[in-house]
Amino acid sequence: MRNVSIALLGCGTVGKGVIDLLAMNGPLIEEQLKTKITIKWVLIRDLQKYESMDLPEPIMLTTNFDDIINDDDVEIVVEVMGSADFAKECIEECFKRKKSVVSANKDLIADYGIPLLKLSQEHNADFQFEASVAGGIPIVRPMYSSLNSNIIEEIIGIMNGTTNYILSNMTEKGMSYEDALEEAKEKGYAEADPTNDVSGYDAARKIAILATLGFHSAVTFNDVTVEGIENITQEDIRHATEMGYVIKLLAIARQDDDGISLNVHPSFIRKGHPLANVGGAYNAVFVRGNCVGDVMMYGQGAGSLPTASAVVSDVMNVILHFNINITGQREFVWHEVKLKNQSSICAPYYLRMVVNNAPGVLAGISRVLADYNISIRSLLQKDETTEIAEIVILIDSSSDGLVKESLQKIESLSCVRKVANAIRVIEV
Ligand SMILES: NC(=O)C1=CN([C@@H]2O[C@H](COP(=O)(O)OP(=O)(O)OC[C@H]3O[C@@H](n4cnc5c(N)ncnc54)[C@H](OP(=O)(O)O)[C@@H]3O)[C@@H](O)[C@H]2O)C=CC1
Ligand SMILES: N[C@@H](CC=O)C(=O)O
Repeated sequence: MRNVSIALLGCGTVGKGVIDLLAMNGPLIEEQLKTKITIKWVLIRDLQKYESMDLPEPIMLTTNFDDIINDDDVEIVVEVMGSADFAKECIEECFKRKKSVVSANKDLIADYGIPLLKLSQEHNADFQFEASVAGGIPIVRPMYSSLNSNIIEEIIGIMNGTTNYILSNMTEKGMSYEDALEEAKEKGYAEADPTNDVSGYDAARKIAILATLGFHSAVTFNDVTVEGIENITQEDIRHATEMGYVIKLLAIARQDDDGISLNVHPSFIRKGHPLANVGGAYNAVFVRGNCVGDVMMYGQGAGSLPTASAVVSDVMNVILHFNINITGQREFVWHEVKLKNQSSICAPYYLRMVVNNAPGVLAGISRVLADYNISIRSLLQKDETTEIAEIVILIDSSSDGLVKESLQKIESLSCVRKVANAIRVIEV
């Protein structure tokens, strides 16, 4: 039987998952590929930290990337370190030496995916990155192959397991934000720096990757307007529940004749909508194509084995391409990116305001909204016994620009202490 030697760069949550998966499913994989996959090297930073780890034969640990790049036996390098600069250098070096690469590194791919794809093609190497979006869910390959007969109009989804885990636990168990984040870290869902998760940057990178492939446009992370979940409080969650909604961090990419819009933000979605029922670290991605209509994919978006499932399937895909002697690569064509003006994007909004508990406050706020032609859909007024009260308003669909201007005006009213939150309602 043919043997293909691979090397892992990194041995954390995902790297360890790859080792475990190959140990568990090796026989099935060998049967399908008529090829044995052997992990020859694992690149780590600190030998002491990993020397007590029980690694299957014949894995060798190294702290020196040269051991891997100079080993002609190694045909595929699996990059599961994270971060951008060092990982990019390693991947470029692999392509130059005609080694194919599988990576789960969305930080890198969202910024340098296209130049790296081009470099891999120049050197006749393969580059696969299924795990970079939504962990174990097959979405990257479907986006550029199974759905490529369509004009993709919309991609919308829950693409970050950590924030979904936090919001689900805050909603269902009344857990605090901090405790839920701690649990997400322990379970291996969160990034090394969880700021990337909670601030929405991780989801922004994923939507940039999917939009690039789906819209054939070279968008990057910087084209995404991002807001995280740091400002979501138990009050917002309670109000959402009372009004028949749940709060989810959504990544949304849309394209029409006016251009492309890319947003990540906490969103109100109606209970009963399929996305509202995506709990824990699960992810779900909706894609709307002009011919296929709506397609939804659901599964584990983070974690050791689910992510390793996507990584190893990429390795198998590379090997299948070896065996029929093609790289599986094609010349992608990218359209010029035309971004929509963010302030023209329209949606209904949930607004929570802390105000003085005095007569006339609501009338004042309503007058400002009316001045901007914004109509109130529903209203909750919490009559506190103290001197402070809370007003919760759902407004009808209005443009981002108008909502921002009206909120500034409302905040300047002497009876309004602060606009505590403004969250888009997504009606999909
Ligand atoms: N965790 C998940 O659920 C998912 C993760 N991903 C992506 O997969 C990648 C890996 O994630 P994950 O396994 O969770 O991360 P971890 O932080 O758990 O593991 C990263 C590993 O890479 C090692 N590493 C980092 N820098 C270097 C370096 N310069 N040289 C050698 N080794 C290095 C770390 O070593 P050390 O132990 O010394 O820190 C650690 O072993 C990231 O790009 C992440 O975004 C994608 C989908 C899901
Ligand atoms: N930190 C990420 C891991 C997978 O991409 C997440 O929480 O989704």
